Amino acid sequence: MSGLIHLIPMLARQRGIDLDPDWHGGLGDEEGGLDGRDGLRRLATHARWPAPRALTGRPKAEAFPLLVYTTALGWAIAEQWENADEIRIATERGSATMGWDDDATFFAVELPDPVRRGATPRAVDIFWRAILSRKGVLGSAALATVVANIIALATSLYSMQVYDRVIPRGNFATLWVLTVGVVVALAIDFALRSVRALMIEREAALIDTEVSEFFFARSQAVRLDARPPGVGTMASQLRGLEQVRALMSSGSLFLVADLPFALLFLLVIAAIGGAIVIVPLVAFPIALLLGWLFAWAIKNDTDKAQVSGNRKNGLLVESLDSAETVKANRGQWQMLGRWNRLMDEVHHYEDPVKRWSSMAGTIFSSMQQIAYVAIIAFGAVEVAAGNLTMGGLIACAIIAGRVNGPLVTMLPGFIVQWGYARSSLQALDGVLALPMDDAAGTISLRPERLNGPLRLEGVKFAYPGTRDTIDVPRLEIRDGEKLAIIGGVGSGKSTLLRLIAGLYAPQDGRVLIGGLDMGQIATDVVRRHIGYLPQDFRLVNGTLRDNLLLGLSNPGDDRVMEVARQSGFARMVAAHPRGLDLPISEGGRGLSGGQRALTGLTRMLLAGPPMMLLDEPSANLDQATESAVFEAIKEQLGERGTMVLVTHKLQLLALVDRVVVMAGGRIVLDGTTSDVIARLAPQAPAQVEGDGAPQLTEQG
Ligand SMILES: Nc1ncnc2c1ncn2[C@@H]1O[C@H](COP(=O)(O)OP(=O)(O)OP(=O)(O)O)[C@@H](O)[C@H]1O
Repeated sequence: MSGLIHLIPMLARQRGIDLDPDWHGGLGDEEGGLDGRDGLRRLATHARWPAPRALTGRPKAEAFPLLVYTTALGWAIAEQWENADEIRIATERGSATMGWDDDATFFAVELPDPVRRGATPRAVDIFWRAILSRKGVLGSAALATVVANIIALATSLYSMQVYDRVIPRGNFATLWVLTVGVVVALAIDFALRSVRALMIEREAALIDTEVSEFFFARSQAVRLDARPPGVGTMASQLRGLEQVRALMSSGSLFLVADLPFALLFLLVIAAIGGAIVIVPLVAFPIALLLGWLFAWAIKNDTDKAQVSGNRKNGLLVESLDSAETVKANRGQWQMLGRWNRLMDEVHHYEDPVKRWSSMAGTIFSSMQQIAYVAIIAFGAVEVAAGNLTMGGLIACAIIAGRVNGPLVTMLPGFIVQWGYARSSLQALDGVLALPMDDAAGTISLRPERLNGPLRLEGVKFAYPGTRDTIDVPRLEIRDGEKLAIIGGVGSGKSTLLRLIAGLYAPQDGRVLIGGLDMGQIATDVVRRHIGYLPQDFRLVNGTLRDNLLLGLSNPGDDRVMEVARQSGFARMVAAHPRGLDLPISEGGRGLSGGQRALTGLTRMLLAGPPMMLLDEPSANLDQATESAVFEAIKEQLGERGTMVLVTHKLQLLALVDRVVVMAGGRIVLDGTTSDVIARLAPQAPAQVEGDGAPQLTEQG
């Protein structure tokens, strides 16, 4: 098989695309010769994809991941720039770097995405697709199961021969032969079962990587305005994957694989013991029926225990994240109260599941013993009547034990696990149903440039469960404009900015950029054009450098420090012995509020988008740093760059030539800076804060 056959699914996973298991239409190396530079084109033709585009020049950071071909390395996935001259690549053998040279050809491939194309997929389908794409190994595992089960019959037949032929005649030569035979059979059985377990474990790990990558990418693609309010709860929903995985890789899954062999065993009992087969024939369906009833009985409780468990985890994340606020306000008792109530709720639903499970265990074990007694009693009558030999009876009892044994030991646990896995799948379905950035059915346009004004037409937006937060019939922001949005607390400034950024989709109306509907433009193209700095710029775990360059190609430390000097960030870097390698812990702890904001601003300058949307960027900055940063922004944007600034600070209005005033989600004033200030002055006396920054109050 060509590397491409393996690389394409890797590429698809990196892009959060779920390929069909038969995406390549059975095309292998032998038929297509996919190894050469031309292999990708042949593959695309065969799979009926749009022709791959070979990129010219240096690929931009936003274009990654791409496929790359070099004469020396063959095919690989180009993941991102490592530095100015090297690119990080992934091959079947792992990660590596390659130098940037002219021999490398980069290809942008448009992969079909059944997930986005069609209706919302179900979580279980994602698992099935991953499982079915491994038909070969599953086939071998099934074969191992068949052979192992047939060999298992050997022990019962051994007992039969010993009782019928060896003991009555004292024939020890036969005993040795039989014993050696059965020991060999058992050794093969042991080897096959171990190999089967290893194979399934390995495949389960691969399936797990594939599926969890899909769900992680999918959870990241959820539109910001559609995210459920509880981050911790959503995280727990995603953790449900682990329950499904635990079920897949647990030994109890073999129960399902072995179940069909129950029929084979029944046939063997019928062949040896004749009418005795009635006993397992009656007991087996009863056991299955009981199992089904048991699964049905715990269904509601596992669902509810799962929901409460997710909320419990949500509370845990929230309490740890907001420890400062909780402690400062002596809120620990309140949090503890909520925690205990949720624990009670979890126990309330989990306890019946445990009770049912132990009851099922007891019932199954009693049933097995009753079945054993019934076989021996019925068998004794048959032996006495001469219809069955002693050995036959013992063989039948052993085989019947093999049918019922796994049910007794594993079924109750399996059903509970299945109950939780099923609830987890439902929770994952909930995540899959959330709208994504590049929604299904919309065409992703990829214009080279997004020139032209940004327009809002009849835009209405409301957060879930609220009335219209934003109602803007018309707003146009022309290229090169420097605009400020001001207004009282909660007047909708940040929400409007996120709508302009394309992070939120309006429920009514359209946001157009350069005449194109923002919802139809590929998200990465929009992100490249519009830089957005949120009010609360969060840092992620890693180093300061990682955070500064998040989503950007590394332009080299010289360039980073040059920009850092302009923004005033360099002083902070210089003050720390580890400089750009300063470790940042989860949630951006380790930096002050102002330093975090400055990191965001410096990153914005490094990204250098033509349009910058800044939400109260300098609320935490001192006067000198604020001036330095805005000087750098002004210089970088120049005449042609656009800036939209949300602020409460009146002195920043000197930086803009147009001001929009918001109140209650509506634009109540829009004009040149001097006009708006003049009109506001008599109505809104500026409040002066400690640092001397005048603040606007809301206009009615
Ligand atoms: N995630 C959310 N879910 C529900 N309602 C929200 C959410 N975020 C904001 N709101 C509500 O939307 C309204 C506008 O909020 P927004 O953050 O846009 O105001 P703002 O003008 O930026 O305020 P501030 O000056 O305090 O930053 C507020 O009434 C707020 O309660």
